[in-house]
Amino acid sequence: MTGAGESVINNPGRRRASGPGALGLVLGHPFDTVKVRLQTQTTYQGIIDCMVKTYRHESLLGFFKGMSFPIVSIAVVNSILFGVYSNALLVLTATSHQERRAQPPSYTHVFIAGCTGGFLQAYCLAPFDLIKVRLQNQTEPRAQPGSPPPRYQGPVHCAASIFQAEGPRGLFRGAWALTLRDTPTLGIYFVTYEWLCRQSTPDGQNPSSATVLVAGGFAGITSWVTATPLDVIKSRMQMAGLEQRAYRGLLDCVVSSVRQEGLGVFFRGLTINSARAFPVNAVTFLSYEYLLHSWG
Ligand SMILES: CN(C)C(=N)NCCC[C@H](N)C(=O)O
Repeated sequence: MTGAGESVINNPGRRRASGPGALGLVLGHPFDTVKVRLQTQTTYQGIIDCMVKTYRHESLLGFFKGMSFPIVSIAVVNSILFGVYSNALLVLTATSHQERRAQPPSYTHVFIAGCTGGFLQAYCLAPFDLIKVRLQNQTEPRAQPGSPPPRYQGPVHCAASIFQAEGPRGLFRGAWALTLRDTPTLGIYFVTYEWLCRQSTPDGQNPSSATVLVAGGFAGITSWVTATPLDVIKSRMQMAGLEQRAYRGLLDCVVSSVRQEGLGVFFRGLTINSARAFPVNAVTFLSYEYLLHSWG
């Protein structure tokens, strides 16, 4: 890693941080599992209660359910997100990566490019996210002999049984809510990042590693705070059709959730998600800046 003062960008010779996105994801996955359970199940009183019950019932492994697919998909989804963002900025501002520091794009262009990336990555993410949420919500303990097996034996079996039961469209359950969640919030994600970087970097210079990490972390938190209400709805749409009744659509899910649990339902999992979002996105932006400039 580079020293805080040095800029990550001007040290192309530094060893490439291998798979930081995946590392961030592994560390963040237990938080994500607790978030999903708080959002879709009413049996937990809160974060600690969910953690204690999960650990008691399913041991430490319970926190890592549904992780294998996101490990694979996060690299693809992030490269689509950042690739589309970068190229959309190129099209909008007609400046190359190198010129970007000298002629920074307007926040409007950053927002539009971020929304474009958010929209396109959402559809690629949808099937992977559905399978992750379905597996994370399997609260059976490790299969003991004689105990009924969980509904899904793993990510591939989960995908196959959804496909068999509902056809290809079944794999896109909740995709509309996911797209509505990600499109505006990823515009916010990149605007927050760019704004924070520029606040602490002299004009025309590249941000230091420390700046990139802090700006990326707060971009993650800001975007997840604005994404949480639709994140709750998305998770519920993805779980609908199993035990609890299927909703007649996104609006029905919103109305019945508010009716049953009040407006607070929209902020389920916000705290734990924000705690997770800082390190995960700090690392994500650091590797993005690194790749951008080692390719630049
Ligand atoms: C608010 N949203 C949906 C986002 N910021 N998405 C992009 C970053 C997602 C990152 N891999 C993470 O898991 O936080």
